[in-house]
Amino acid sequence: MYTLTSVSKRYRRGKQTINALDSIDLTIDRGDQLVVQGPTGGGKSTLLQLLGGLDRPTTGSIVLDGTDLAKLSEAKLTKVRATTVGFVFQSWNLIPTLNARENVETALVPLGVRPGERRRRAAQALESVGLGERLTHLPGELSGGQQQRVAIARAIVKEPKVLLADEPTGNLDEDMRDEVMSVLESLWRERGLTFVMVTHDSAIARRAPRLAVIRKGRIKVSENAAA
Ligand SMILES: Nc1ncnc2c1ncn2[C@@H]1O[C@H](COP(=O)(O)OP(=O)(O)OP(=O)(O)O)[C@@H](O)[C@H]1O
Repeated sequence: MYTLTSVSKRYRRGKQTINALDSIDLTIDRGDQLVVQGPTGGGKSTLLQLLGGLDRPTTGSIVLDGTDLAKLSEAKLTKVRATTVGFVFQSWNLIPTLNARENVETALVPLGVRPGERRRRAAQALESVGLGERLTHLPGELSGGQQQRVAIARAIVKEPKVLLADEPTGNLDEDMRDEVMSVLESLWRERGLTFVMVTHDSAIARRAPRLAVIRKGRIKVSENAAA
């Protein structure tokens, strides 16, 4: 699914150059779950952004199903983001004036899906994250865990092959963390998604089938046979 070869990402700030990722090699198979951990500033979010085509590497290639994302035009990269990759972030960024279903529908607008079909698919996606009874609630009328589940429904409604999550439970207390994690886990299993998640939660990392630790732009991957 993904093959990363000698991927580096450098940022310039004034005279200073920051090596956010330093010559990384990584493969991620279709249907894999990879959990990413590491100290702050190590390069985790940078990796996720490159996997999702939100940014390009300075050098190296990121091949997703035969296409090198590093070489795509901005228009083609936008298409990959809209069709193939779902993102979930720490802050769920829902539009406060739109209800749950309308927020989910926003992911289908760029794909040209007709309004009736959008409503149907958004309702289905909300159903699949356990929010079938909350379609017309505004974000302010939902708990933090429920709002994050709306954001997850928005990420999966386009039926992406890849789901990328950057500290999806970072803003939640313990109960809601479990609720959001079990939704993500079951979507991963049921839909055969390729799932990459950055988390500081070591309990989640212990359960992960594959764990990547990124430190100072370098990556180490270990398999967990018990998971
Ligand atoms: N747009 C940018 N411009 C300049 N430097 C950046 C930019 N984005 C990230 N960096 C730097 O690149 C390095 C890696 O950042 P990144 O956000 O990937 O780390 P992280 O592991 O996700 O950290 P955290 O756990 O704090 O989110 C850091 O030193 C950061 O300051």
